[in-house]
Amino acid sequence: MITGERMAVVDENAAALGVSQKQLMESSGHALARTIRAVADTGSTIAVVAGRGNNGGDAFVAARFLEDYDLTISLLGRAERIGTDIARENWDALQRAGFDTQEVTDSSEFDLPECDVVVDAMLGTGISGDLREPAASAAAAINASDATVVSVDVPSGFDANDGDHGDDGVDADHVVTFHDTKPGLADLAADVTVADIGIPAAAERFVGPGDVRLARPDGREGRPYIIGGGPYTGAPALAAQAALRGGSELSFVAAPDAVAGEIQGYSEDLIVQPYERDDDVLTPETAQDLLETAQEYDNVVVLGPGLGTADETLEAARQFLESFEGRVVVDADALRVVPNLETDATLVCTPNRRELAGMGGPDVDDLEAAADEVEAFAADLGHLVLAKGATDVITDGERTRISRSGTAGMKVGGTGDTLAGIVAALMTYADPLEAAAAAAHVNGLAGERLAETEAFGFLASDMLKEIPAALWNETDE
Ligand SMILES: NC(=O)C1=CN([C@@H]2O[C@H](COP(=O)(O)OP(=O)(O)OC[C@H]3O[C@@H](n4cnc5c(N)ncnc54)[C@H](O)[C@@H]3O)[C@@H](O)[C@H]2O)[C@@H](O)CC1
Ligand SMILES: [K+]
Repeated sequence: MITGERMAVVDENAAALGVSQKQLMESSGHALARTIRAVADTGSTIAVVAGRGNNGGDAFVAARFLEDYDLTISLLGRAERIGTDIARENWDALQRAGFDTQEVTDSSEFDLPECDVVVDAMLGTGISGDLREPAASAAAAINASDATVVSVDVPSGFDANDGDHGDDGVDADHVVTFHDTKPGLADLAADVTVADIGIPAAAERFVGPGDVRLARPDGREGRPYIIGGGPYTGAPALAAQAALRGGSELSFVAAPDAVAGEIQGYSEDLIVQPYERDDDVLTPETAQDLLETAQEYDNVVVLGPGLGTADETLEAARQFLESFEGRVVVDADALRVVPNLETDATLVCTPNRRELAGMGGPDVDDLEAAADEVEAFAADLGHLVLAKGATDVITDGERTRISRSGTAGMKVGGTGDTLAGIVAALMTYADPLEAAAAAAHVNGLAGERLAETEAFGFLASDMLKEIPAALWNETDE
């Protein structure tokens, strides 16, 4: 099962792997034609009713495989307003090859031709809201006819993200859906065929540009709350700055008074809040104070960078996580308290190899080869794990993604802190697994950008300025 939203991600990832959307459209159209052929007797009349998106494009391809039928193709709208290049190219091919096509420019002009089979290619996963004209009238005409209805991908009017089918949507007899079934299709009284269209498994397994596009902020929101610092001061500053570079509007750091000035000194962009109590490290009493602030603002919390391993600090981290109910990126020393933790919070744990082993996870060099073990570990732990290494494995115990971005120069200290900050920024908007997967990928891309000119000599602090381009520009290319 895959949602329409996720399907668009996979499709974009496939294109980055070299399997273009046009190739996928060709496969879709071919698969569609096979099903149509199975329901249309020799000599039948077939009417294709197409929209201006790629759902229509699939049917333009199918038409080329169905030339032996009595076939008409109606486009709802003007050809110059076809929404994508690949749908337009396939439409143009039908014109040049002399197919029987017509443009329906006014809903009052739409007459469903006499036919035995209707191909409903008006709307697929690109729908938003109720059917608009002329699609609404066309759907009514299709539903009123006695013809067998074959819908492309989903019946038009159906929302492939939540499985809702609008009242005025098409009643399909057959649905040819692509790659994987969509939520809610099984509840329809239609025959559903799932067609393999040749999307490589890698497009789902490996984090790609589609994942980044889905998870990246499309505005400036989010106020991550970084609880870190004490024995170390650079780590929380890097995490907090990375969150700002990832689209957060403000970044708070709660730290011992003794080091608050030092952390602020790294960056005028941060809001550093010294602990009220006069301790050099996080204590259970302070954790209680911070809990109130974190809950009041409903922030994403980053817990761990630079906290150190004092017994009272680990106890403080445990108590914080046991009481907090929001979203937390748990990094560095705080990871030690996660096994056997009782919490209602949503945790994204970001261990490196040593920390992963310390938590009871697999102790391996090659995380990618051990992805199943990491997945099983996350399932046992009951929390999402982003295991950091040369490749990163991101898993919630059921869904597992791998990010291969990054470069050996990122072995330098601090790149895990930038990662934690990016995860926090993206978690403001996105599902935690999607956020963690995209963040891992973006952090690696930021390093790759620097490696082009700075090989093994760049710093984690240099990566900060590369994060925006890795997040918003790189994947637009
Ligand atoms: N994502 C993938 O991996 C693949 C997708 N393919 C096809 O592409 C389809 C998705 O294509 P698109 O993203 O172009 O979207 P659609 O073809 O589903 O629809 C986009 C068009 O519908 C219009 N529209 C949106 N909501 C509307 C409403 N409520 N009433 C009337 N018009 C409305 C939009 O303005 C736009 O012109 C899939 O369903 C599938 O058929 C295939 O070509 C192969 C691979
Ligand atoms: K459709």
